[in-house]
Amino acid sequence: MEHLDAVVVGMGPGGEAVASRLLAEGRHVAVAEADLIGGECGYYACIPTKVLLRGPEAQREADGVAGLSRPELDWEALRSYRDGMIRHLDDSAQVDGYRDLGARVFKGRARLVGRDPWRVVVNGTELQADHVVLATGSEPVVPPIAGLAELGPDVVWTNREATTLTAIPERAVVVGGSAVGVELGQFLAELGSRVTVVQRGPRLLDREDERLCALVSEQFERDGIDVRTGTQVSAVGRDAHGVVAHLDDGTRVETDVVVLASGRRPRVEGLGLDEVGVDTGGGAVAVDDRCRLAPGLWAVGDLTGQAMFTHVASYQARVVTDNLLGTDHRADYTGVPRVVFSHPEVAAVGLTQEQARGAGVDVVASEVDLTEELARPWTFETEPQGRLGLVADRASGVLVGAWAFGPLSSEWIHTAALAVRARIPVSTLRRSIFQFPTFSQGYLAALDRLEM
Ligand SMILES: Cc1cc2nc3c(=O)[nH]c(=O)nc-3n(C[C@H](O)[C@H](O)[C@H](O)COP(=O)(O)OP(=O)(O)OC[C@H]3O[C@@H](n4cnc5c(N)ncnc54)[C@H](O)[C@@H]3O)c2cc1C
Ligand SMILES: NC(=O)c1ccc[n+]([C@@H]2O[C@H](COP(=O)([O-])OP(=O)(O)OC[C@H]3O[C@@H](n4cnc5c(N)ncnc54)[C@H](O)[C@@H]3O)[C@@H](O)[C@H]2O)c1
Repeated sequence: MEHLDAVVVGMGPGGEAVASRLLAEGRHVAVAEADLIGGECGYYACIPTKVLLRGPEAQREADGVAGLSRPELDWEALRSYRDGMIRHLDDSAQVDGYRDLGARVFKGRARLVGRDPWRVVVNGTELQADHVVLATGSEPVVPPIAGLAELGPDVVWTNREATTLTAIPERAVVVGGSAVGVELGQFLAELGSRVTVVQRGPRLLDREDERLCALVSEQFERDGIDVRTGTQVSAVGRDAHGVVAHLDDGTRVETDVVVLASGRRPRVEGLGLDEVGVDTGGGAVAVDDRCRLAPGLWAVGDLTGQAMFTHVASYQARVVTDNLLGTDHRADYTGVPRVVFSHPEVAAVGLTQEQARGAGVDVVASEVDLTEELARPWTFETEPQGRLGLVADRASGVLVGAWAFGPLSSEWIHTAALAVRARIPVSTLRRSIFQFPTFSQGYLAALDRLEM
């Protein structure tokens, strides 16, 4: 039986980062991928959503720039570029690429079958290894909606059907109003769908700061998106007008597609964890701070149930490979940025005010309307938007959280992300110099307003 240094199970961004580093360090590695090397992120999530959202974003931007008018969006051309960006759902170049780097590449579903040493079976081949790294990602939660199973994938879309769509539906009901619901809902509306977002939680993006949620809701209202909060779809069916979604507040919405955006769960099923004595209870795998499940068994990415982001999967891959290669590295999730690529972009980091209070922080907060403070929003567009909120700890004099709403906030949130992670004193931040004219200059105004 073949004995390897490591087997990587699942080749999304987490698995790819682990495999690439180990191969670069000269390790003997096998990788197993059940679907496409590149994972959910590359084909059905991050990449296609950001490509699809960019066209309507550029339209809005042009619309808002003095001297320009709204350009036409060529859906066929956008779709075709999206197809190229998702490699036409073909990973043969990646398979060849990893083989060229010296990896054993298996296209198939892998399963743990034993330990001491670790043993993995894929496509009928059994592999032995010192280390196994699990990186099998997550899958959409299908909510218990009566009649859902009877409507096929033409009507019931997960992120996969939504991101590979070929025609814009006339009407869409989006179930769930967090990151996936906001990105897909806004994109569909911008491309001409009549969109209803049904959000069980009390507000859109309900885990974020209330102020940020309110700003997103106001934007959705301006965009003509119908948002129903505090309710859920209880049943779906067909009538003479098409598909009907029945909400538990007694209302009904006619639609052409039902888009599921109601969360994701770690993909643990069929991994054989119970057979090797690792109990998951069906949920995320419980890794320690080195992302280790047992000696020689590691996990990264959405499977770990940590903040489900590609950058977290990549970070955990660094943690695992450092430890595996002999350097002690403990994961620290302080200051992970969270961005929703809506229009305008929504970004956050660290604790919300509410979470900070719950954690016993002596909270001091501030908010600035960047259009009142800065030149940049006005040089950027004629009807600008931009807000920045900070959450600080009076006792320790550092930022513990921040949120931002405005163009490119996915970029300028990183000042706060670094400040939160590195515990840079507010007094130091106040003495920083920011380029004029940028959105980042808003930090000085927001820092000045912190009463500490
Ligand atoms: C619509 C949408 C948009 C998103 N946008 C962003 C974004 O802009 N930025 C961001 O940071 N995050 C985004 N995310 C989240 C991001 O996609 C995930 O956090 C990321 O893909 C996690 O990477 P991963 O490697 O853990 O898993 P995945 O990308 O899910 O990859 C796991 C891989 O494992 C394979 N696999 C599963 N089981 C097995 C098995 N038994 N054997 C072999 N292979 C197996 C799967 O086929 C898959 O290819 C988005 C998510 C969605 C749904
Ligand atoms: N830009 C990004 O980085 C990005 C984009 C999309 C997704 N993601 C990640 O993907 C993961 C999944 O995102 P998500 O938005 O699907 O999940 P989520 O868990 O963040 O939110 C799900 C939302 O759906 C609502 N909900 C749940 N069940 C419902 C029901 N039956 N009816 C109506 N509403 C219901 C919840 O109230 C919640 O607000 C997240 O961890 C997210 O961070 C990241």
